[in-house]
Amino acid sequence: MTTVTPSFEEFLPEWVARQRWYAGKGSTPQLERLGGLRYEDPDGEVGIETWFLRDTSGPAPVVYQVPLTYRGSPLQGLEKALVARTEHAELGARWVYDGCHDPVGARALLGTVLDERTVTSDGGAGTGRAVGHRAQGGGAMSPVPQPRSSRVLGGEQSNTSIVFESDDPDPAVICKVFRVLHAGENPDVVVQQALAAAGCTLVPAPVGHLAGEWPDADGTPVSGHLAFAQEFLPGVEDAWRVALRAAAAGQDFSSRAHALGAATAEIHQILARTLPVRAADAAAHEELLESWSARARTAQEEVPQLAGHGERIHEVLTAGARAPWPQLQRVHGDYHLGQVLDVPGRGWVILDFEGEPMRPLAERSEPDLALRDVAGMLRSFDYAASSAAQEASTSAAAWARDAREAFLSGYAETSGRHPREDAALLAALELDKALYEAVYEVRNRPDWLPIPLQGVLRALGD
Ligand SMILES: Nc1ncnc2c1ncn2[C@@H]1O[C@H](COP(=O)(O)OP(=O)(O)O)[C@@H](O)[C@H]1O
Ligand SMILES: O=P(O)(O)O[C@H]1O[C@H](CO)[C@@H](O[C@H]2O[C@H](CO)[C@@H](O)[C@H](O)[C@H]2O)[C@H](O)[C@H]1O
Repeated sequence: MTTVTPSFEEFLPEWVARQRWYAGKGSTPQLERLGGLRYEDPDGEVGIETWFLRDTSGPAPVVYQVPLTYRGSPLQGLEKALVARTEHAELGARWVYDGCHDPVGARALLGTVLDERTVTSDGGAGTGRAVGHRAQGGGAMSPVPQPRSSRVLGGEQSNTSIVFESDDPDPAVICKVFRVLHAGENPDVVVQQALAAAGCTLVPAPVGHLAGEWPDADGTPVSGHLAFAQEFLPGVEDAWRVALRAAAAGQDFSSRAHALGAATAEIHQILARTLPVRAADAAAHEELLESWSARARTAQEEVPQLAGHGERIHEVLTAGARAPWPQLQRVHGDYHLGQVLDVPGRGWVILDFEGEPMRPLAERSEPDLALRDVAGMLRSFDYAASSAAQEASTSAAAWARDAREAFLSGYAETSGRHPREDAALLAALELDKALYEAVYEVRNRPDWLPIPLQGVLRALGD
């Protein structure tokens, strides 16, 4: 590989540290290149690569997917996506951009999926391979219109989503580029494709995905998903923002929450029918109790305010683990108001089945308790109420109570069983979620910590 000045080793760590998707907030990345991919620009002008980078600065090494483009002159409008201005030994001045923001880089990625092309190593150190796959079956988007332009979605995201707009009235496409790479199937791809294949319109129509091979953090070759493309539903705010406004204004959210409960139960019914299930035998109870307890330990280590609550946390989790459970099945896994859209004329659409980003991927692909999702959404109504109360200094407790009850009865009417019939299990799952959230907030948004802490205390009955 020809040298560039300044070198990648010099400019990448500082740039990676500033990215929203960088998981090691506050630390300086210790990056090492494990491999890469080279895409072709049909016009032969822009260099398009993806780098697989290992970061060893945190407690456990993390592998990132970092798409980059190289240009011989700056591209107007792309100033914020400039990674570095370098000097290439043979080619002269080079502008290095974040490949997701560069329209040529973005097009190459989507084109690989749509044309089911194979992309191979970029010839630099390490290996890499990627293959595009179109979504199959009745629910898939077909045909996919030619994209006219692309832009990266802003906002609080763990991954990077690129929106491709076409000429009206053709549908737009969103392609999510997974940033932290995990070996194995990504549930976002598998679960949404299974739902759509069953004719379910509660998820966006899938377009296709990019499967890849790269060296894992320990150097072992692994495979998994690199990106997932689906129908984009334009002009719809996610329900978090809608709920926040409603909570602040004291506007009733019950009928929407009721419909969301029903949609959630319908998703669960389809997943139980179409993907593997598992009997909730003694081993399953043990495993989940162990995972709840491990999470509780992490939370107590990282969140000093939880000191002194260990015993009561253990009691609530154990009561949930000892209660009878329904069979285990695939679930959403990180269900909250930011993951659902109330689409005019269509109703609720559910996004992002990737599960909790802080949980190992293999665990997230296992059959789980459907009530985990119910607990997640109940917590989210509390989040919206507490957040609205912080901003407007009003009490939104009644708003949250009504939304929570309406969600539960909508769920019960469709599923045939009221979640409150499993009260001990639901309480343990709400506590487990609040503990997860406390860790998430300490690591990502410390100002938000009081919200899940309040949830923990309530779940403990304090
Ligand atoms: N198909 C879609 N249509 C419209 N908006 C979407 C779609 N997919 C994602 N979004 C928007 O992007 C946000 C982040 O997407 P998400 O899949 O949750 O990414 P992440 O896993 O990085 O959190 C969502 O909250 C939603 O606002
Ligand atoms: O990035 P993801 O959407 O997959 O999820 C992570 O980030 C969420 C925050 O953006 C976090 O959700 C928590 O905050 C939400 C408000 O911003 C709230 O609606 C959720 O109820 C609360 O859990 C989520 O836990 C985390 O995994």
